[in-house]
Parts: sequence; C-alpha cells; structure tokens
Amino acid sequence: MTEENEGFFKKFHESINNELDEVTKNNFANLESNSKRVSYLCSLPIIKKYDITDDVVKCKTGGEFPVNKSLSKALQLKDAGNQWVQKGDWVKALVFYSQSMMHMPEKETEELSIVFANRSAALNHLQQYEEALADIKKCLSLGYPRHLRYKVYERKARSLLALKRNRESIVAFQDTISALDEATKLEKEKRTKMRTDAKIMLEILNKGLVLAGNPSDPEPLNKIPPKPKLAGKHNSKFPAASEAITIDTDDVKGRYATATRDISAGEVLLIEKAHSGVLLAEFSKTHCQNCFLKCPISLPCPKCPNVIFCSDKCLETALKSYHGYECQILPLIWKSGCSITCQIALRMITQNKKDYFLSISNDLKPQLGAYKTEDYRNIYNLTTHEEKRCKQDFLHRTEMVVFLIKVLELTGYFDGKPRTKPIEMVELNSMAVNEKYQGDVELIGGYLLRNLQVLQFNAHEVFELQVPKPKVDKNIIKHDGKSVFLAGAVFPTLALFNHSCEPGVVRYFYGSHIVVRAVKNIKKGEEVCENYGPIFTTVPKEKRQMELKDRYWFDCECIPCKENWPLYDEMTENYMRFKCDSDNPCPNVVAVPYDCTEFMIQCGLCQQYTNILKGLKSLQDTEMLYRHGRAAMDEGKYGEAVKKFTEVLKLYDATLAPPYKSYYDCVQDLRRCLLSMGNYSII
Ligand SMILES: C[S@@+](CC[C@H](N)C(=O)[O-])C[C@H]1O[C@@H](n2cnc3c(N)ncnc32)[C@H](O)[C@@H]1O
Repeated sequence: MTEENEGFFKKFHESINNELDEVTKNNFANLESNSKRVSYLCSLPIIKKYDITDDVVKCKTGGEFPVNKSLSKALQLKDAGNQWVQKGDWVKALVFYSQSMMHMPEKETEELSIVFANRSAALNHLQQYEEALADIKKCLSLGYPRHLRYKVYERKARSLLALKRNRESIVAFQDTISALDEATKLEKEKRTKMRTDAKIMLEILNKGLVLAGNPSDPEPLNKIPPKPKLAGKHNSKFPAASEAITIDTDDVKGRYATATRDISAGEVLLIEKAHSGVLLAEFSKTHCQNCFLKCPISLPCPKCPNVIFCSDKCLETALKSYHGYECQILPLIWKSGCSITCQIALRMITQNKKDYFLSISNDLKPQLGAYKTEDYRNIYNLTTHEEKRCKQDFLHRTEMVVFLIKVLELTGYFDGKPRTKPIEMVELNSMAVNEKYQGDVELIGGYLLRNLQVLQFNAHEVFELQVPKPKVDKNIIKHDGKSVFLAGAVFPTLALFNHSCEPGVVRYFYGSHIVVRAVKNIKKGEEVCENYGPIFTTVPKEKRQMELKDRYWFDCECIPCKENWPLYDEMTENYMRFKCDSDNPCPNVVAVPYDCTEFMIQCGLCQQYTNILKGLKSLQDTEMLYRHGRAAMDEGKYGEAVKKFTEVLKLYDATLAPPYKSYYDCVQDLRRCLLSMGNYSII
C-alpha cells in the first residue's frame, strides 16, 4: 500500500531527520525494544518542542481544523434538497438531505427530525419503502413537530401498503387520522380531504380487500452483495478458513497454507472480517466508515461532519469503539498526509480499550486454541522481519509513532474515554506528551511501532468494482468495470498465506469481509498461494523477483520463477502439453504438435507411451463449455459462468499441464466472474 503523501507529516520527518545529531542516532540504534525506541524519541527536546499549528492551518485537505458541524450549512443543504424536490429530482434531493444530516449539530434534534422526514418522502418516491420507514421512525424519535406528524404517518401507511404489510398500515392510517387533530396549520379543506382519504383506505383494508400493491420490484439503492458461504466446514484451528486449508510452517518460508484435500476451482476457502480496516478519506462521505459499503441512504455521525454509516449497527459499533476516539482527530490525520498504513496502525489501537492492551501485555505469545481474527495477539505475531531492519527504518517508523501518540493523547484514549471538549489549535504547538502518560507512551507506543512493521508485509487493499450503469431496457448489471481502492485492512488468517506468481486464489470483498476463492484446481498437499502483486503471465521474472524482494523481503521460488515459465504472450500454440499418462506416470510433460497424427506418444523421460486419444476427445468438450461460459458471463450470469469455467478447468487438468494460453484464458475469466460477486457500485 502507499506510503505518505503530501501534508505536514512529511515535513515533520524531514526536519527531525535533519536536526538529529549522530550521537542521538547512535543511541537510538542501540535500543532493543519498540517501547524503548518510542519512549526515547518522545523524550528528545527537538521532538517535544516541535510545533505543527502553522502547518495544520496551511493544509487544505479537509477544510478548516477542527471541523465542526454547522447549523447554517445543514439548513442550506436542506433547502437545496427541497429545491430538487420541487424540480421532481428525488435522487438529487436524497443526496442533499443526506449531506444536510451530516452537518446538523447533534443538539438540533427538531431540525434533524425534519430532514429525516423530508428524506423519507424522497425515499418513498424512489420506492425505497423499508428505508423510508426507517427514516420515519428516526424522525419521530427525534421529536418531529406534532402539528406535522399527520404527514409522516400517512407516508408510513402508504409505504407499509406498498410492502403489503396491511395490518401495520391500518394502524398507521389510524394514527394519521388522530394526528390530523393536531394539524393546526393545515387548511381546513385539506385536513378534511386527508381524513376522508384515510378513512376510505381504512374501510378497504378492514374489509380485507387485497390492494394491487406495488407492481414493480424496485432495485435497492443501498446494495449489499450476496453473502458468501464457506465450502464445507470451518477449520477448527483457523475458523475463518474452510477445513480444506491448514497452516504449515517452514524454516525459510515461515507459515503458509496447504490443501488438506483436493480443492475444486471456485470453492470458497476463507471468509474473514478485517481485524482493522480504514476507509480512505476520499470515500468518507460516500461509503460506510465501518463496513466500506457504498451507502446513498446514509446515517451521519452525531458528532462530526466527516463520516457516514450504512446502518444503526455500523454506527453503534464505530461509536462504541474507534470512532468515539477518532471523531475529532480525523481531519488532523487526513491533513497530516500520513499513509493509510499509519491510519490502520492507529485503528488497531483505538478499536480496543487501553485496559485490553494492559491485560494482554504480559502474554503476547500466539495463543493455544482457535486462531481468532479479533485477537490482537495474532496481529502482533504476524511477520515483521524485525531482525532485518536497519536503524534508519526504525527511526522513520518511530517518528510516525511519535505523531500518532500525540494524536492519541488528544483523543482522551490514555484517560480511558473519548474526550468531549473540542480540540484547540494551541494543543498542537508542541509534540510533548503529558508526563503522566509516560507508561502509556511506552506500552501503546511499542504496539504502534510493532503495528507499522506488521502492516508493511501483511496489509491488504480493499476494493470495490465500479460498474457502468446498465443500458436503458437492460437490467443486466455487467461487472466489467474497474477495481477501485477503497480502504486498507489486515486479515490475520489470510496474512498467513504466502505468495506465488501463479496464485491459486482470488480475493474479493463482502463489506469489510474478505472472501478468498480457488481459481484453479488444487491437489491435496499442495500449497495454496495468494498473489502479492506480480503475476507470471504479465510480468517478466526478473521484475517480479525484484519487486517481491523489495516490497516483501523474500526470494520467490514459485514454480513459474524456478522453471522460468514464459509470459502469456510468449506461450507457444504449436504444441499441446500432455501430462505423461502411461501405466506408471512420471511428472514429465509430453509436448505434442497440433498436427500430430500419432495417438501413442513416447515420454522423453520415462520412455513409456501415453495414449492421447482420450485426452483429445475430452478437450473437444472444453471448447463448447468454454463458449457457453463466455456467453453466460457476457449476459451477467456469473454463477452459471463459474460452473462452466470450473468444468473446463477440470477437463484441462485431467489431460494437460500448464502453462498454456487456453488454461489462463479460462482462469482469467473465472477470476473476473468471481470478482464480480463482491462489493460494487454503479457509476
Ligand atoms: C503475509 S506474510 C505470509 C506469512 C508468513 N510466511 C508468516 O509466517 O507469517 C509475508 C511474508 O511471508 C514470506 N513469504 C511469502 N511468500 C513467500 C514465498 N513464496 N517464499 C518465501 N517466503 C515467502 C515473506 O517473508 C513475506 O514477507
């Protein structure tokens, strides 16, 4: 993932590096623990007196600091929403009402209730009835004015009717009639008409007459991809993985995943919720802060105007843990330009209470029993390559920690509860942390430094597919858009999978869960590898090896690297690569020219004969199956396409040995279909 971009954080690094003398650098280099490194740097006068107030003010990103909610802005946005209503553009109205909610101060409950009521009208028009009902519930709980309530009760009754929830609709129509008694500002004529209409509806409903209901089945605006399921049982030691996977260890490669049985292409091998994940700032107003799903019908944070949530559940989860602390400091973090890696390192801390870290501090070893995603000790024990790090590397990361520690102090984290008082600029006129938090600086600072090392090798990018709007008259959503980097996260079980330049799996996202599925058939006992970036079909060996060494600090010895497999464009199509299929097969490949007229071919290694007739026959079936798979894929029938491609790969594997073009064409198509099943948004 990317390192720091523009912002004052870079300047902080540069000026500290320039000012540190050699003696101090040597003293630092001799320190042997993460806690001591952080504590030492924090104690230096040049750090303590470092002032970032001017730099913060100069930074443009995120507007002014601190960013507070503003009633005038909220009302302005509400008015804009109302204007779109007048023009009949309910989608635009929805956008503006949602933005208005983000800026509405928490104490303005009545104003907020009005925006919820207005948004429920937009949702009703857009046939998003469940969501309209949710907004009506919110608006009533926030104290919507009594003289206006008849409006929302009537809307509620009609939404329920559209959902064919007639009994509840009867109650809502009755509430409408009662509320009309309080509609003091409504003209008498209109009041009478509404009352009569509601009574007619009640009569019809009480007679049990079935109304036509809503004829169309509207496409939901808040889209949730289908929930994936593991193939078979969970692995009892690694519950996020299927029982088809186990984790083995090797002196050179460390831990890695292996197949405990034959795995078929397409199988779901792992579903894991992020231990900690951070949404990029640029998506904070379009995607849920907690689960990363795009949410046009959003809920605002009650305290800050910077983030949105897709549901009450996500909102509560975030507020009770990390967002309670991060609410005020997000603009500062974004302005700082610190990398997403830094932000995840911080989130790993803010999502748990200080007491939790105190309680595990005496026992950080990997735990016996199930390997739980939420257990910080599993994160702590991921690869850091600490022993290979140079002093400059430690210094650079410790400087990042110094900033994060200062930020944590501002949040109230060290006091055990989020601070309520607004952060003042004057608090940034030095990096010094109050002496009373010395113990916290050592403990939490040590973890932060560890987190940064872990994240260098174990973080994943979370992405969504942005797919083009379907053409008018076509309801096929074709998932052939581009992948967009949304968030960074760490998945502790997936982090145990090693790399291959010919990976066996593909990964996609279901909210903040990662889903890992096989893209080829994998034999029992074979390693199950993911891919860290370079793939052998497109990147030359030297470049792959250089990239992997540089980024992940290992020498790749996967089969394509060891056997120097050709790039896709260089694969020859003059030969078919038959597996040796004699009575006693050897691992050799029997290369057979396409125009060969013989059926019994002698293996160059074991000298036995392979009858290629059976193989050739089954390969004939692959052509038709593959064509059907492509047709299904083109029509957006991804489930069907996956089945066809999986059958093709089975037939290929029974006869031929990769690498050859048609195999990777099929793997690539299967990959595209599987990717289409994850997070997506229509643009
Ligand atoms: C995400 S971790 C994978 C799990 C790791 N092996 C462990 O024990 O925690 C990445 C690190 O694993 C090692 N690794 C990954 N793929 C490898 C490979 N193909 N060969 C050797 N080492 C590999 C490298 O040390 C790399 O920095």
